[in-house]
Amino acid sequence: MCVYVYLMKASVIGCLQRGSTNSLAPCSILEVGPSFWTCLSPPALSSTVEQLVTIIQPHLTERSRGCSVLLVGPNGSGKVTAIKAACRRLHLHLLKVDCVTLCGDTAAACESKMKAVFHKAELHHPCVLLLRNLQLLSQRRDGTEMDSRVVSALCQLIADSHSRVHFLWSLGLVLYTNLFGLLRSYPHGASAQEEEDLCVCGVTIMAADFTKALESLQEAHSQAIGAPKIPSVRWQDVGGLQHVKKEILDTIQLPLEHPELLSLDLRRSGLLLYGPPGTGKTLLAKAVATECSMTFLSVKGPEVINMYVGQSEENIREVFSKARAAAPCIVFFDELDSLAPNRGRSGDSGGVMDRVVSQLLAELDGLHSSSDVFVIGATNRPDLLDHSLLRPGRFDKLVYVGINEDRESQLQVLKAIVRKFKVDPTVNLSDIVEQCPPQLTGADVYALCSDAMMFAIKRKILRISEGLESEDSVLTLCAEDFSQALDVLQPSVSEQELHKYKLIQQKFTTK
Ligand SMILES: Nc1ncnc2c1ncn2[C@@H]1O[C@H](COP(=O)(O)OP(=O)(O)OP(=O)(O)O)[C@@H](O)[C@H]1O
Repeated sequence: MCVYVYLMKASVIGCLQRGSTNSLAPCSILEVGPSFWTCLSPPALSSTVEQLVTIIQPHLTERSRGCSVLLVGPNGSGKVTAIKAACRRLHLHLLKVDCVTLCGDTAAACESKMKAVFHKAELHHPCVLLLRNLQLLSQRRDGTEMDSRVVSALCQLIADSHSRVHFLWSLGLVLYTNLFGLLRSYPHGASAQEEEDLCVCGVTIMAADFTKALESLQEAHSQAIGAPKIPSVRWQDVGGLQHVKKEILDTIQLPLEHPELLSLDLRRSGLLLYGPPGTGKTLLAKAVATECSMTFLSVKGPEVINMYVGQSEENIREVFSKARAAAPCIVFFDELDSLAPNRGRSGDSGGVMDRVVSQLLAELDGLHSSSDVFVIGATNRPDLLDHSLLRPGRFDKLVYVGINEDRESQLQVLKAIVRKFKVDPTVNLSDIVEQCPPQLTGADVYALCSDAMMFAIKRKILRISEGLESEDSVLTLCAEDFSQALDVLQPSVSEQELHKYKLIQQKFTTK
């Protein structure tokens, strides 16, 4: 903005004209956009704005050489909104520059772009130069290390700046903007004008809408950081396995409901489920987490192993610290044998696995002091595990999760699984079970149902093409679909394999 000032001397007839000079910018009353965000004190950001004003204001004198502020906060938390409000309050010009536009192919190119920006800022003084995403300037193009030449050029430019330019970096550690404060401040704290702005599109925003939005925000956040959540598997989804359910509940639910057991040292923090694949070990662990309202952190053994020295141990530490942060939490280690094989036997160079086992043991031992983290391990081969894992206080409770060998338990599993499907009421589930092979895992029963579903879909497509059914009719599984699925059903665990698992079970129950 240019303001021309004319001085008139009464004694001299004439007019003196001075060169144009910059000055403070009057706060515009014709702001574009809803006033909710452009007011002088945006909700939940007012303390940040206040801090910025307090820092900058003393430097608005002729002799001051300006100041610099580092502003840090997550994306979208209102850093720029706060800066704009502070500038409006202090009547300062604002020059916004995203540092991505300053990066060049070489350090020299970057330096000259920075100089141009600083020069422009000086031309507009008194002014705030906002450098967004400052971290980009200090990185090399390949993102590997600090580009020291660019960093020192930047420091020099700040030091050399003789004008009243105030630098605001949108990264740093001085001020924090608070997104959750913003959400908390609304809807109860919104003024009539603010509400009007939000309702400008004619929709009334209710408190429930905010709760829902907050839930999805938290969900997205926990997904982004990989935080554990409470699963949605209920006991009814697990067919049979009554004795296993009871064992798990005794180990996990009892201490949760009776914390006094902890002081008696009667608490187990680890439980090992073992048995053939597909028998419902993961499902059980999820169901117990849901029923006890605990978060569930599933870790597959091989995922934790990393080729870099020390990284696998670090991964284990991270798993447990995530679990502690999300307590009460169940950590589920699937394929535990690949994570904790017998030490000294694994034959890995450098003893990575030995260190991983030691780290796991240290974390398990540490669980006694933290109350609400339980560990459930699952493996098909408990005989391959490092023996120290099975000592008291660690995975000291071993529970065999076997396959369904009697018709009654197969029926229970089938009933639990068909809850998710729409089955014709004429279908007799007991008849289906009678036609099944004698030994079936839960996963086999699930495969039977999904095959039946596939046959039902094919049948429906045929009927639609013949004009006998419409597309929006409900897909229902009928007896014919199940009998077709039974024809292709193959048990996943053979007789010999089952025999081997039983030998392992005997070995561990007689210990
Ligand atoms: N008892 C059961 N009741 C209902 N469904 C079951 C049961 N057991 C297994 N299933 C079905 O089989 C699927 C696979 O089971 P799950 O992954 O829990 O087996 P697992 O024992 O953990 O296998 P693995 O040892 O291979 O990890 C489940 O998602 C579920 O659909």
